[in-house]
Amino acid sequence: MDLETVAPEDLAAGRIPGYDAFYIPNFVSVAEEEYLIQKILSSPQSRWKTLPNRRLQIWGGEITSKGSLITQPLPSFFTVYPDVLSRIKATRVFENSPHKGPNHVIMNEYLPGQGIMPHEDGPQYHPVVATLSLSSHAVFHYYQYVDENNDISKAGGKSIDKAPILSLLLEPRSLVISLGTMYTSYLHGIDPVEEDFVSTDGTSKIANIDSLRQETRESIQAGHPLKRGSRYSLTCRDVERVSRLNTTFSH
Ligand SMILES: O=C(O)CCC(=O)C(=O)O
Ligand SMILES: [Fe+2]
Repeated sequence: MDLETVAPEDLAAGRIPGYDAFYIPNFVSVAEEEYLIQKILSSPQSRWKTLPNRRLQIWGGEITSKGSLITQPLPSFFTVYPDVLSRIKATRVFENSPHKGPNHVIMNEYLPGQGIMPHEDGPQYHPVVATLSLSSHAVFHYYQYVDENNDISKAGGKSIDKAPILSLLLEPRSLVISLGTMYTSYLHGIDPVEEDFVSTDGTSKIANIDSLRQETRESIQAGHPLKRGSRYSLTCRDVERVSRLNTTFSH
């Protein structure tokens, strides 16, 4: 793929048939991946927020309790070299978002054995998320809520069907995009495991086997588990409302 421009055909080729989801392998090069990881790991300790089962950095500013973004510049290793931002814009999936591209990135670090519970990303964002994976793979599951009329539904909270509706293997350097109903109606999560067992059919089936590297496909076909390493995910979204608080007036 021409890394400068992601043509709409490339995006169309990454479409997961039947879903508002796209998987684009090799969205950044090996050299760019190494550079990004080095920048992430050399950032000051104060940039990290530590959660019970992962660490993260927030780029582009904090979101207020009312859901608007107090903007901060995105890091140059995201906007200049490598220019991940304009590559994401070139996919045109943010064409209808208020700022025509992501203005906010949550960069998550997962060690082997860490994951993220099924959740929704919420209404403060335009309903598109593009996620760049670095350094290790993960298996990304989409889940649906149990039918409202079903007895299993708990009062107050909605129950989640344990069987994913769709699972994708996210290889390092790939971009996954979720939009439309995948964003607004379904949840997503990553199991907290040290190795993933995936297959081309049955309950651990992944839908993007044909887009994976040959070694990965061979491992899966041979029934080998895929060992997780540390993974960095850059989840890129457009916060619809931007606070005017940070507007600076020059004199
Ligand atoms: O690491 C990922 O790919 C998913 C992260 C995620 O869902 C989030 O930050 O909201
Ligand atoms: Fe999420």
